[in-house]
Amino acid sequence: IPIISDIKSVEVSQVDGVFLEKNMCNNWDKIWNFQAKPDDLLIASYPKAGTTWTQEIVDLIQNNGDIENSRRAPIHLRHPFLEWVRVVNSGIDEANAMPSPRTLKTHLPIQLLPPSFWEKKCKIIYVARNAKDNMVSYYYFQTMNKGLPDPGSWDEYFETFMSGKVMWGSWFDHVKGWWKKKDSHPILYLFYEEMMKDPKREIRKVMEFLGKNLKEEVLDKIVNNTSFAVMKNNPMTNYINDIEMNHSLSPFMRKGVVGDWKNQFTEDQNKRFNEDYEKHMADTSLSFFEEL
Ligand SMILES: Nc1ncnc2c1ncn2[C@@H]1O[C@H](COP(=O)(O)O)[C@@H](OP(=O)(O)O)[C@H]1O
Ligand SMILES: CCc1ccc(OS(=O)(=O)O)cc1
Repeated sequence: IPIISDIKSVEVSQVDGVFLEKNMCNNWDKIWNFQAKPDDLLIASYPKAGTTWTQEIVDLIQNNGDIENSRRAPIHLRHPFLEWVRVVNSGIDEANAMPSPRTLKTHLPIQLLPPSFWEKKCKIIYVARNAKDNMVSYYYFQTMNKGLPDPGSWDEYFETFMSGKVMWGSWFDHVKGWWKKKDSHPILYLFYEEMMKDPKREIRKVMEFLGKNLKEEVLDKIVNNTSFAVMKNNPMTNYINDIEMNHSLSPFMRKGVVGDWKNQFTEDQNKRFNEDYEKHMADTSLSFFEEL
């Protein structure tokens, strides 16, 4: 007999053809009319691309590497999740109640971002991850997160993801849309794979984008404290106390590697995926590493 807390009751609807949780769609006017401020920093991503990792890096840079300060609260309370609607409040309410300078998080695709972020010329950090690993990570996240639809079997999910009928829409449209926008707006576009390859180089990029100048030893401290092993054991970054997540089904901090898709994709799926990928990515200069 399933325990009541594991039963999912997620309702999905759409805004401009993008699948979002129904409460977000019902709340859409409030989200769309959100008033950003010029000193807001926005961290944007497709779900499971390395958002939390980027958030922790940003927070530590903002706090000059002060570990204790960055452990002041769980990551989702430090950075309001703009479009997320909970029973009693929403990301918009949390953002509106927060003193400036604010750091906010979103998974919205470019065309659904509230226009005030463009009007106020807010700095934005976008993080992207190769589609295959992103898909696998999203699949396991949907199994463990009560706030997201049941993914079904892996084979079913493969088709759902490829058709873009997942929350926050198509991976292809998301990464391409944000990539294009960076030519006309202050967007730092990061890649999960580059962060894995050379974390210090990528953390320095973030530091420079934020207009900070930290000593080498502080950068080293940030590299160390944002490693997968440290964040997995940090209750302020591993979502361990989040009532929506069942970590016994799949931990939030799951594997943290590049190339895990090889353990999940069948040969046939890989072939199908590669064919579709070529078509979807033919109109962009954006490219990814899917192994290191
Ligand atoms: N410090 C870190 N280093 C590497 N990967 C990390 C990380 N922190 C989180 N991750 C990985 O990032 C993914 C979650 O992304 P998001 O924060 O956008 O939800 C998970 O991937 P896996 O499921 O592949 O392990 C998680 O393990
Ligand atoms: C259920 C709320 C939630 C939390 C985190 C999500 O994605 S990510 O970890 O930030 O990529 C999505 C939904």
